[in-house]
Amino acid sequence: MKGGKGVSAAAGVMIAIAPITTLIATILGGGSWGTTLGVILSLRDVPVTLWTRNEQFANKLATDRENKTYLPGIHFPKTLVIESDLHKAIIAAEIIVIAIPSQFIRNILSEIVSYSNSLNWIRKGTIVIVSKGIEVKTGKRMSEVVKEITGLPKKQICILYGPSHAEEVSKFHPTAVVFASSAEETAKKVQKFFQSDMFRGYTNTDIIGVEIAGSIKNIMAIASGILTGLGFGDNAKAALITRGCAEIKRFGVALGGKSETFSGLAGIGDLVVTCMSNHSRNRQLGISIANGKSLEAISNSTNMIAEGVETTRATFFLAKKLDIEMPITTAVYNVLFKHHDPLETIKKLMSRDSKAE
Ligand SMILES: NC(=O)c1ccc[n+]([C@@H]2O[C@H](COP(=O)([O-])OP(=O)(O)OC[C@H]3O[C@@H](n4cnc5c(N)ncnc54)[C@H](O)[C@@H]3O)[C@@H](O)[C@H]2O)c1
Ligand SMILES: O=P(O)(O)OC[C@H](O)CO
Repeated sequence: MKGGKGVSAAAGVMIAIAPITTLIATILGGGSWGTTLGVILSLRDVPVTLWTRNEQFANKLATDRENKTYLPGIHFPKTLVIESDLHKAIIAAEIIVIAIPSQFIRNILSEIVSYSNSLNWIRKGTIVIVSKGIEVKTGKRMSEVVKEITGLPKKQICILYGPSHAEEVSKFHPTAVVFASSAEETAKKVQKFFQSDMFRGYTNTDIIGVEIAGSIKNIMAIASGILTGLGFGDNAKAALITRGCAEIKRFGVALGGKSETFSGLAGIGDLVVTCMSNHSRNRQLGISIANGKSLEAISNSTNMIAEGVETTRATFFLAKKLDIEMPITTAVYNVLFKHHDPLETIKKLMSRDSKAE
């Protein structure tokens, strides 16, 4: 399908598809988000390879032309290439999109940099991180992990965050996101690469703020699910979102993020959507926890990743080390990892010492 008007194979509706500068892209991760980005880019004539680590699963995607496990009902454009060999997948890529769970990114990038010819790629490519999380063993943001492993300069690293549930993006529902890079020209280049009439990007050079906002909101989404699971209503959720935003901002600013970033799409935008949406895996996990399911039982019952679990662990320890007050994060940590009763935990949170807003 060339630029101009096109028919969305996924939604079956007419959409205008803007012509773009064509760069070769590889997406690492065949979950719902990686698959969605693969579909929307290849519908716009970008040569895209979607890499998924399991050969059998890759064969199934290639045969079904659909990801029935993670994104059922969305058909792949003819041009979307599926690959399970990591080396082959990245060899020609000019843009590598990282859409694998945060805790596994270090390993996969280490494999990439071990290839003898990867240095050629590293000199010219751009890495776009879409995974939202904090690494547990180091407390690092994903851009820090990428920089540490690849040695790439900051201008070759970009973040794509914001309120963007795959289930809606893949059906071309209007979505606005943030492209963050310390180098404005990189953010602009990647913004242009992804831009279409239903997927609108804004740039931001505050990469720290964007990453912290997009990662910590998953903790708040678990808390929101717990409130829902316990039968609490809109007052409770509004309080959580507002105080959660204050907590995320306090943490993010202490780490070097800019205060205004937390009022933007990666901040309040993603916080609202994840705390309110039925699509949110983090929120669904919170509901299951409130209904008495164990973390182990939840993780055995789904292939989907709820990043907020490991990010709660990482943030709890980082906040403790840096002496930053994180009452909601601490409460979620206690429920998830210390088996504290959810209702008693909420009562404790509500009856802390009174203070000014
Ligand atoms: N789904 C969304 O709407 C959405 C939107 C924005 C950002 N994200 C972020 O994108 C990232 C990927 O999420 P998703 O929704 O595509 O995942 P998903 O839950 O749909 O699927 C999980 C994916 O992780 C892969 N995986 C599991 N263990 C792995 C390992 N050891 N090594 C490599 N891959 C492994 C699985 O194969 C699968 O592809 C997450 O960080 C998520 O927060 C998701
Ligand atoms: O389904 P969740 O909870 O992982 O959230 C997905 C996205 O981060 C929403 O923007």
